Amino acid sequence: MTQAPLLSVEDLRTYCYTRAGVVKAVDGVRFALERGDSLGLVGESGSGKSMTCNSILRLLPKPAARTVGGRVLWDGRDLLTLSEREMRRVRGREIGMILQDPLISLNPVFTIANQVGEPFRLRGAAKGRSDLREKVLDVLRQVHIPSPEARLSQYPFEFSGGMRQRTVAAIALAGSPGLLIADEPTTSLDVTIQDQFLRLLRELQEKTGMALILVTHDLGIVAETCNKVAVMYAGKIVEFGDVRQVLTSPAHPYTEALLKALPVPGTRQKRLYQISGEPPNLLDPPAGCAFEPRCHRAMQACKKARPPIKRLSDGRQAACLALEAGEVR
Ligand SMILES: Nc1ncnc2c1ncn2[C@@H]1O[C@H](COP(=O)(O)OP(=O)(O)OP(=O)(O)O)[C@@H](O)[C@H]1O
Repeated sequence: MTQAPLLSVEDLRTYCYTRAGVVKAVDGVRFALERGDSLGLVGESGSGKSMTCNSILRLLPKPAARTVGGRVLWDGRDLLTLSEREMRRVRGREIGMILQDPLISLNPVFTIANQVGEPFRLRGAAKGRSDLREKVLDVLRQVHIPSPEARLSQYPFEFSGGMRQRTVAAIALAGSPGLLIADEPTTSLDVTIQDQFLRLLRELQEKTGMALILVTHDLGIVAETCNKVAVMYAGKIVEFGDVRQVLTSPAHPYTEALLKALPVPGTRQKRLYQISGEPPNLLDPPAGCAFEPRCHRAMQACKKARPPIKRLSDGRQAACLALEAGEVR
């Protein structure tokens, strides 16, 4: 008997209801993760990466956005059918999260000890005050906060940006999650601190075996941090597969274009390749493949219907008619 995946997202649909009309921000997303997997979720701004994560966590902006279909299977349950109370238990304990700006996740009026201790208290994981203190110190050490004893009574404003994000990671870890969702966790950090933080995520993942979903614009970060990648375009995953496979020989023309737009390390390119054209207006998306107007492989048939995502012979998945017609690869 094959085991069910750790997380299985099936045909997820989340729409935003705006004055100008309905935006299909997440439009039939499906993927599965196993224990220990780290998935890089990439794509241009507005492609639906954050909305996908927020739909899984059920943290959508209300009343603007609503999940209207699909399933999010986690540990035998569909998260979309849980009560708000049950969902609060899942968030922070079973599924941890790290957002772009650590200040949003940290409470300015509570000490670091109090905030990092909260998940231990919630799940009754500490036997008394001194055990709780030891557990908080231990998790602060795991995220490499220097002199953690001296930091316990401090407040978030006394920490640097990198230390704040480490504290958010410590809070997530304190819940002992099976999955960590990190939505552009390094965007607010300096480049050198970014590297350290990503190294920390990898290290924690190796140690705990938790799975990771990492949202980023940066394919270089994905190459270094993840073993799987999902490329999103206009609310859909257009390519999904093993990182090495997808990044060394992309199947979808959009993935190919994203890779071409990457700066080459060690060179000083004056002008980076830019993907021509604009992402589609999601209020009025094209009837056919959403990438067709920008695609150098587009065929007449691409204008007619959005291609479904299909498994290719090498195991990865991609949504492209040119692939099916043998035009690509
Ligand atoms: N609160 C909101 N109200 C209306 N529409 C929204 C709202 N939040 C997001 N959207 C729309 O949903 C779509 C997907 O947004 P999302 O934030 O998921 O994109 P993203 O890929 O994470 O982009 P970025 O990389 O810029 O964070 C966008 O077209 C956006 O305009």
